[in-house]
Amino acid sequence: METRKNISNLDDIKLLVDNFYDKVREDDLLKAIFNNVIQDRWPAHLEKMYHFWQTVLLGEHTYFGSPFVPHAELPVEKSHFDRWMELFVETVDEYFIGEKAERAKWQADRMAEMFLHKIQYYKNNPARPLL
Ligand code: HEM
Repeated sequence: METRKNISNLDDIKLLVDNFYDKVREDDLLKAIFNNVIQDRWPAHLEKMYHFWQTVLLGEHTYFGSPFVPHAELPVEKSHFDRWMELFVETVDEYFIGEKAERAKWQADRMAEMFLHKIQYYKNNPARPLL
């Protein structure tokens, strides 16, 4: 029997975000990059990510921020974004099905591509102002 469900409320968002970042925090490629920046502020980061996905997927506007800014100078390249996406897709598909589950993966993929593109652009054009 299919036990996966639609993403339809804030508890679903929390389940997705908590399980995704549990994987990130155990991943050999990604964990150091996150922990170096976040250190002991994981609860605040998770809270922010609930708001981000609540805004994107449920249309409840609780996230106000500039998503790219904290990524601009991270030591990351394509392999890191590929791994991030792999864990995200794995987590979504483990718990959820349906239109919003598909939209979560699509939106994450678009942002991963955009972030990587900007990071590479600024690396190659260091004279340009950031953001
Ligand atoms: C290799 C991939 C990635 C790494 C290493 C990474 C790492 C980080 C770090 C270190 C922060 C800052 C946390 C803090 O200081 O509180 C952050 C924030 C954030 N990340 Fe990522 N991230 C990655 C990919 C993505 C992708 C693909 C998305 C798209 C959904 C995303 C969405 C966000 C958002 C919305 C924030 C909060 C921004 C704010 O402060 O308002 N990240 N990420």
